[in-house]
Amino acid sequence: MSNATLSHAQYGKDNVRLYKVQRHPDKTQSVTEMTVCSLLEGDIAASWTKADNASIVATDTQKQTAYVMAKQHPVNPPELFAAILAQHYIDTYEWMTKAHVWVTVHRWTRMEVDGKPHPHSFLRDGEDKRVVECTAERGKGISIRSGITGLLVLKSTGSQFWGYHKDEYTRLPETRDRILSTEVEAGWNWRIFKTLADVEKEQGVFDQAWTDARTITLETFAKEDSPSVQNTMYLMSEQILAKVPMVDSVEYKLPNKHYFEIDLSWFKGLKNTGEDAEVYAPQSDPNGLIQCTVTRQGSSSKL
Ligand SMILES: O=c1[nH]c(=O)c2[nH]c(=O)[nH]c2[nH]1
Repeated sequence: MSNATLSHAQYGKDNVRLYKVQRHPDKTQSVTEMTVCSLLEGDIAASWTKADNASIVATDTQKQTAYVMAKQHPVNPPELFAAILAQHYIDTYEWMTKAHVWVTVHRWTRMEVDGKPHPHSFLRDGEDKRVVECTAERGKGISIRSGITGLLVLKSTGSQFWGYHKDEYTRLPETRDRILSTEVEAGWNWRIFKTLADVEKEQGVFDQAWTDARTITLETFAKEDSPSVQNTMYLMSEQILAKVPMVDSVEYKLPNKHYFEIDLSWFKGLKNTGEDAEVYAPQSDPNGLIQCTVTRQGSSSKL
């Protein structure tokens, strides 16, 4: 006998891609494309430790369930769909204690053709994704984290970085004018929902919060004369907390995608540094990585 114990186990189906069309009475159509992951936890250890699969809801069954739930229920807002799917698992399988459902929504924005919204044609107008992470836990409720990933932004001025700690390892010169570029990963945690009915009742808040968070992120990035990525992300988080009362905490994870000046003075004395800098070298790596969580006082939203 070994003295090993299975201290954590969860399993499910990842990267389930699905698409749903809505055909409206006026002959227009709307579409949603998403990628879904479901992961289950509960009294399932025997599958790992005793080769007994009796408690295992096959990952293929989880894929089929995602399709059936998408057929039978709304897929929008994605927070509601994630909650419906997660709650389904703990309602249907009494030995499952927790269901995690992650949804990634891919942009299909309606085309404008001849100056009018087209009834059934769409374009991918950005690689940023709307994401949802939902956990339904038996006896506890439903936790939801909404977010944005992959929103790539750059400003060519209006960013500074100076006043930082300096010692013998420091080489970075201070700057009052630099390029700032990042790929935004933002998340906001909703206060715990007691039941699925609670999520259904509040479903109107999710699309508005996503629109507000995206707008706040873009407008703050553009408008602020940024003293640091740190300060900029804090201002974004504060505004989201102020705008969305049901959100308890906001998280940002921002890579600092550097653009280096290139000294071209070796070529006929070309001036390409400081105020004369025009041609830069974008860096793939390494990158800064700046993260924060900003919490409303006295709240907790994670299961
Ligand atoms: O906004 C910034 N924050 C930092 O912590 C940092 N460090 C660095 O080298 N450049 C920057 N920029």
